[in-house]
Amino acid sequence: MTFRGQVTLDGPSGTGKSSVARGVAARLGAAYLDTGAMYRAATVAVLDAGVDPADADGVARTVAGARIEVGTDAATETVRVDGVDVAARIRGAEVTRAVSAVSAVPAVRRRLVDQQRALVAAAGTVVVEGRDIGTVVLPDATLKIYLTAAPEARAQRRAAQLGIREQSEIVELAADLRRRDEFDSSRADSPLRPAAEAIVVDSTELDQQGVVDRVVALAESAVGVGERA
Ligand SMILES: Nc1ncnc2c1ncn2[C@@H]1O[C@H](COP(=O)(O)OP(=O)(O)O)[C@@H](O)[C@H]1O
Ligand SMILES: Nc1ccn([C@@H]2O[C@H](COP(=O)(O)OP(=O)(O)O)[C@@H](O)[C@H]2O)c(=O)n1
Repeated sequence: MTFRGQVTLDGPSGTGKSSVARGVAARLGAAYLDTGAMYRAATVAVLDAGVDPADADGVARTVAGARIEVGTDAATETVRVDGVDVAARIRGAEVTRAVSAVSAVPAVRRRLVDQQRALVAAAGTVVVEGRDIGTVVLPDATLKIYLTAAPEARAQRRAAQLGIREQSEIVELAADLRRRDEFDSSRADSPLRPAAEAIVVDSTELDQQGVVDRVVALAESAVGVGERA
């Protein structure tokens, strides 16, 4: 059975959203959209303009004037700001520190959500990952997944990804993850939370392939439900 429609993958940082979303998209032959990359690209524009990420008006003005482009191909990452490739820069510590403040600005969210919906409409069958995809961006998505994992597992994964082995640095990384998740969960506009119909998948005890298998199986059973209806 072929899955057609939209899969949303939301959840806190380090739960495996990006890697799982890419894996699921490859298995389903679907497009892939990383909405976090869009907020990170907007943050690059803010930092390059010398605007304080806490200055909501300045952030809104800067992002309104920036051309943010992301690709929807699971195999290649395309992220540009005003035509400049920022795919590597968006993963840096400076952007990671500032991104939650930038993404809490309602005008930034309105602009990027419009762009996300247009990209999804053009892509057709697609896996979309972020924080508010099931709740706000695509409330009628075919399948909604909320990915969780124990905080220690998330910090260990992020440390391994960044090549950090020093215990004190891992503790600091865990504190940074916690701060960002608290900020993302408590903001007024589109806070991080599971959609009412989301299926919660806890990845603490599963490896990456195990999570991909689980989500693909859920997508296949969503096809069955659609066909019976
Ligand atoms: N279930 C898992 N078990 C162990 N490591 C995982 C798992 N899922 C993802 N990872 C690894 O954890 C790191 C963070 O995953 P990522 O997909 O970037 O998370 P997120 O997008 O939620 O922040 C990556 O190096 C990824 O390969
Ligand atoms: N749909 C989304 C996606 C990301 N974001 C913001 O962008 C930040 C970076 O998202 P990300 O998915 O790249 O973060 P990681 O999970 O990779 O650390 C998050 O901490 C949120 O502040 C958001 O507000 N809404």
